[in-house]
Amino acid sequence: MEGGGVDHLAEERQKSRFDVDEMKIVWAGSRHAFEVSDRVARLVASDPAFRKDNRNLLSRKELFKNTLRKAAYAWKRIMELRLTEEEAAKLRFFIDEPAYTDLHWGMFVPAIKGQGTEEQQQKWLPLAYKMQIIGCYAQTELGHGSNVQGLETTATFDPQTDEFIINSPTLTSSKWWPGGLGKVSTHAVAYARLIVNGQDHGVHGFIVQLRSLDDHMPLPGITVGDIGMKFGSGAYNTMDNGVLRFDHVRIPRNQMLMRVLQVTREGKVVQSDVPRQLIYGTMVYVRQTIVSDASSALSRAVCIATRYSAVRRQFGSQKGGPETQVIDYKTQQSRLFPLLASAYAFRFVGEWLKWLYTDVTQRLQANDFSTLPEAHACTAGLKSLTTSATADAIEECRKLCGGHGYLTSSGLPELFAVYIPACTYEGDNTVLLLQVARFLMKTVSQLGSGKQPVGSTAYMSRAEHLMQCRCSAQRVEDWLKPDVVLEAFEARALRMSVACAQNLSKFSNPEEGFAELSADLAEAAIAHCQLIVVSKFVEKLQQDIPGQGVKQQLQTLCFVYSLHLLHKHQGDFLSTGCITPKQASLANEQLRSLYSQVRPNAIALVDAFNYTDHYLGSVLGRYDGNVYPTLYEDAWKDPLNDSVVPDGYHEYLRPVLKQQLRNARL
Ligand SMILES: CC/C=C\C/C=C\C/C=C\CCCC(=O)SCCNC(=O)CCNC(=O)[C@H](O)C(C)(C)COP(=O)(O)OP(=O)(O)OC[C@H]1O[C@@H](n2cnc3c(N)ncnc32)[C@H](O)[C@@H]1OP(=O)(O)O
Ligand SMILES: Cc1cc2nc3c(=O)[nH]c(=O)nc-3n(C[C@H](O)[C@H](O)[C@H](O)COP(=O)(O)OP(=O)(O)OC[C@H]3O[C@@H](n4cnc5c(N)ncnc54)[C@H](O)[C@@H]3O)c2cc1C
Repeated sequence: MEGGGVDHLAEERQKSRFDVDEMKIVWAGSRHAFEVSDRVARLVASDPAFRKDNRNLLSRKELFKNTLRKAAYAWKRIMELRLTEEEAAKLRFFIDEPAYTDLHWGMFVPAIKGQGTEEQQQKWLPLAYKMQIIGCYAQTELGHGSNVQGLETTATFDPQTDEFIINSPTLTSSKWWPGGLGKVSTHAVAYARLIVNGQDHGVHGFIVQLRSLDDHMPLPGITVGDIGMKFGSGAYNTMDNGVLRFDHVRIPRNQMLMRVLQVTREGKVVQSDVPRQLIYGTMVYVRQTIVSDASSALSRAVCIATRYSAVRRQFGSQKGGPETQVIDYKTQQSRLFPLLASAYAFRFVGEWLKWLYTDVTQRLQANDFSTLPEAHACTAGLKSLTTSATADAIEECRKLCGGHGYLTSSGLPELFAVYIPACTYEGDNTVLLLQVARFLMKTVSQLGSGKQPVGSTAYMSRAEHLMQCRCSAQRVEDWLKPDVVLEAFEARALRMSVACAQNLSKFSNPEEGFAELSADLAEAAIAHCQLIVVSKFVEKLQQDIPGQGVKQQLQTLCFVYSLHLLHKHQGDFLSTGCITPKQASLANEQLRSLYSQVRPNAIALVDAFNYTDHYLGSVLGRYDGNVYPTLYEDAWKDPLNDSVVPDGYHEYLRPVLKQQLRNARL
């Protein structure tokens, strides 16, 4: 994507055997999406106001102020250029700096849309769209995050004044973590226990104003601030994750989000026909976006590691010739190429999940709630699977880059520090897997009852076959048959779920059984989610994909993804009897051969992500591969090199050296 000087990776690019421009469109999702993304990425990269190479040198206060400046400037550009919602979202994405705007647009607005009545939406959304108010999503408390029904903040209806009194009764009820809360938000959707006539109606969302719109001071009864520094020096510290306490703060009754449950003027609690679980709807939405974000973060790390692996040479020089590119080592390929394949796999499963979410939203609008449990299980499971894999992969990419990967200028340490909380926020990954396991156990318990499993569990309708089938792979090539691979994954997932269900049935108290078997249940959930990713990749390949060699590359990556999982989880496949040791060994042989097919195309496959050097933010991942001169020049720019003799020499170094000299003379 970059123009300019000598391309050190040109030879690599010539090796590729497919149409990279067409692959860019597949990656983006459509030609339109590609054009928007490409245009906005260039806009951000070419604007010095969005430079980010100085972030690590700023103090927390400077860093935060810098983020406020960028967010304000971005908003100005969005207005001036009259960007569409899609373009504005892309602009925020390429600015690549966690900010309060993520939560305003990503959670506050969706919470009002999903849980507010028509009237409430009409009142609040225009204010939020124009950023006349800025909002956050204040659910988690000091004492409870995962256990949402354990939240302690109360919203007590006062029929005398037609208001709710929002209160933080204990220290542990302090809101803790919400992004954008600490220093910016004027409003919050705050989650609190609804108390009417002394009766507790569970947790609901309330729009609460926190700060004055005149001078930004907290309103009476509100105590609010930042929770302090987080992992890494720059990284997520651009975000003001906050603490918030309410001291009997009064809000009008109509500021309770009332799509699911209404409280009337008389204090009557009326349940609408919308299911209670819709209160959790914003989390379903955000989990779905997090899956797409995983493919972005993963592809970024893989792009850096792949380009650098082609630049870096160690050992193997023949007759004074060049040494071996580290990308040619089979071990490097076996660590790197599955990650490359995973980036594509997560992209496609993310696309599918977006479709699923859109479908369930349309159904909800038509009062069809039947697919909500499926949407919850898929978003929870895939959020867990893709973020865990991506966090591990970023660290693996750092190691794949050897020592230089540990330099901030590689871009990998900051990417890791920013990314890893994705395994925790929007639902701890283990807690989410257990939600999937509950869904699976329910589905298994209904097999044979006449209720056909649908959607992501449709494969369970072939339980009789999948419980006893034997894998037909007899030769290496058989592992390139989608049906063979899919059946192995289906059989493994079903057998693991059924084994859990059988073990659960031995407990007289199902909840006790669930707790005791939770580690096995989480593994069964992972097997099910991996099956979803594999099957959505296979489905993608059934589409018409234009461009010379593009489909062929995707087929190769699909099998790399599937067979590396099969290799990694051999224990599951073997112990459930889904494959034999011989078949496992054939699959591994096929995998090795696939790596050789990926090798000449590797650079082009990461070029297809179409990342600017600005977005990548990595000396090692530069498009032109001109790594060493840039690393060398950059080192001299470090403030420590401003002076040849460091500050502190006279106070702390010279006396030590002189002392040693004196001792030596004695
Ligand atoms: C565009 C960019 C967008 C945003 C920016 C992106 C990133 C920014 C960075 C950070 C943002 C992070 C924000 C946050 O972290 S917000 C806080 C998120 N918190 C959580 O995720 C908490 C996790 N806990 C839960 O989700 C749940 O409470 C629970 C673990 C599922 C609760 O379990 P349990 O106590 O068993 O459940 P109940 O509450 O009793 O409900 C049972 C019943 O409901 C079903 N259920 C649960 N969750 C959902 C859901 N989300 N949707 C639909 N249905 C749900 C559950 O299956 C069960 O159903 P039954 O049929 O079995 O009764
Ligand atoms: C960077 C960041 C941004 C955030 N932004 C927001 C925000 O904007 N708004 C907001 O409301 N919240 C936000 N959060 C909070 C976040 O949603 C919670 O931290 C998250 O849901 C995890 O909950 P917890 O902290 O209570 O973890 P805990 O539940 O305390 O987890 C601790 C450990 O216990 C385990 N565990 C817990 N329950 C179970 C169980 N039932 N079975 C087995 N194991 C279990 C977990 O697996 C984990 O290992 C943010 C958090 C972070 C880190």
